[in-house]
Amino acid sequence: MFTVVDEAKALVEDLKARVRDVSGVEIVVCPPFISLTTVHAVIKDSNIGLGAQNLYWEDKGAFTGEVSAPMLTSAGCSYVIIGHSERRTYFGETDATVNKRIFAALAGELKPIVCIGETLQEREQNRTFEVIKRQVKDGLAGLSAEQMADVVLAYEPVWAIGTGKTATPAQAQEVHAFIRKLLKDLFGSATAEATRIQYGGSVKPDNASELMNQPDIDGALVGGASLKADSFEQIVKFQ
Ligand SMILES: O=C[C@H](O)COP(=O)(O)O
Repeated sequence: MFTVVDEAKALVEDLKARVRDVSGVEIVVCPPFISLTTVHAVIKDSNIGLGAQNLYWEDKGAFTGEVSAPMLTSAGCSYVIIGHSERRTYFGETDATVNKRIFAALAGELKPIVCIGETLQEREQNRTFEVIKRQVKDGLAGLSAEQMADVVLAYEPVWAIGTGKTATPAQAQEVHAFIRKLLKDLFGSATAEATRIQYGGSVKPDNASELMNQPDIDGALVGGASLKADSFEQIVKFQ
């Protein structure tokens, strides 16, 4: 919940100019709902894609305050974040509702970016892998390997989000490798290899390279550092 409409517009205009020559990296911005159409008008012919931060699983109806997949695609979205830890912590999101949202996104031709990750307490109780396994199995329940082609996963240890504490590259890689193994068991090797697994949690220009150069880290879900065009640019251009 950062940026009013004018701020989002100015930010994406600045970003667009900075990354216009970038190729080989898929860049997506996910502003608040209120700014989607304005941001889309800025980036529609650029190398930046558009996503939303949540959606509801019904297409339409008496669900005041909710936003559906058809609404998001009509605003220019091709991606939607689902199950962010803040949605889980503050707004009652569960693996079951994550699952419903994923199906709604796919039915609406949106690519879901599905967030998973353990809390500090769960890590300290050595429950990281148990929690990740449950979130992956229950969140992705019922999906086919074909549907998985449009699903992105984002591992975001809750203790690293917005805290300045980043998982070490080794800690992140360990969990990413575990997630890929789970995907292999659930959907087969080809799907496991092809699925993009992003890391999120205090990704900054000075740690992006070492994180993204890990073998099972395929990209970043950037929060705070995406709110300044120059730091987001540096992350996009990591070496
Ligand atoms: O929404 C973004 C992710 O939760 C990461 O946020 P952060 O980069 O500010 O830690």
